[in-house]
Amino acid sequence: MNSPVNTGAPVIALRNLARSFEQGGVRIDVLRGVNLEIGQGEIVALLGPSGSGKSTLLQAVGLLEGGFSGQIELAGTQAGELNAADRTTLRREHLGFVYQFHHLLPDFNARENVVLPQLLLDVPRKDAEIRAEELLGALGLEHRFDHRPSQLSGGEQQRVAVARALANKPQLVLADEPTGNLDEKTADRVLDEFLDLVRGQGSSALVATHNERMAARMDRVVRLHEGRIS
Ligand SMILES: Nc1ncnc2c1ncn2[C@@H]1O[C@H](COP(=O)(O)OP(=O)(O)OP(=O)(O)O)[C@@H](O)[C@H]1O
Repeated sequence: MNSPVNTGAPVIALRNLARSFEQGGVRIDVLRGVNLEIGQGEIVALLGPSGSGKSTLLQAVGLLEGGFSGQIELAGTQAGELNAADRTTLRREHLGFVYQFHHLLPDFNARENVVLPQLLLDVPRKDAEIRAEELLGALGLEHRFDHRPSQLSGGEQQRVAVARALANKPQLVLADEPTGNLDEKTADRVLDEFLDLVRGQGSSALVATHNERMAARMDRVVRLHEGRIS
């Protein structure tokens, strides 16, 4: 699958997305028919209080978990109609992920953590290293290429995670409280750098947060309330 040309179609379209969980014999309807479209290059904040289902929604869009009903169309492809292998390919080619905790590979240095997802798409190693150093450099980490995650500060770790998420120029970046683990000043800076890079490469993003101030810095804010988006 190659990256589709920008046709003006949404990068992602969710239709009537629903997810329930059973807990101790009780059914909780977390998502009750979510409809959402995100355009090319659009950065959308997904705002909602703790427990409102933001992570559940991002997991669905990330094509990592089953158990959902409704439709997810990513880059013009109906994800629900794909087998597991094609879904993995779709995810690797079009999605990037940033979580609250960095989830970097502890035994690999910063450069390697950003190189690895590119190798999965058969990017030649040399090109992948150039791209990794370019991204890490743009995030102010030019002196940290050879550092492992444990040798980096929290803000630096999260910057490497941002570089890793953007390495393959995904059409859509999914970020779940990407700065939630950082102090306010560092969080502001990392969010600015993240938004600049996403905008600079023309990707779209869906960023879950419960922070109104952060949400206000994005192009559009959608609210998750009682399992639906308003
Ligand atoms: N695997 C699961 N099994 C049972 N219940 C679950 C599961 N995953 C999530 N839930 C429930 O779904 C609801 C939404 O959880 P979710 O993590 O999506 O919320 P959130 O808005 O991301 O919250 P936070 O901001 O605290 O991360 C919660 O009530 C949670 O307990």
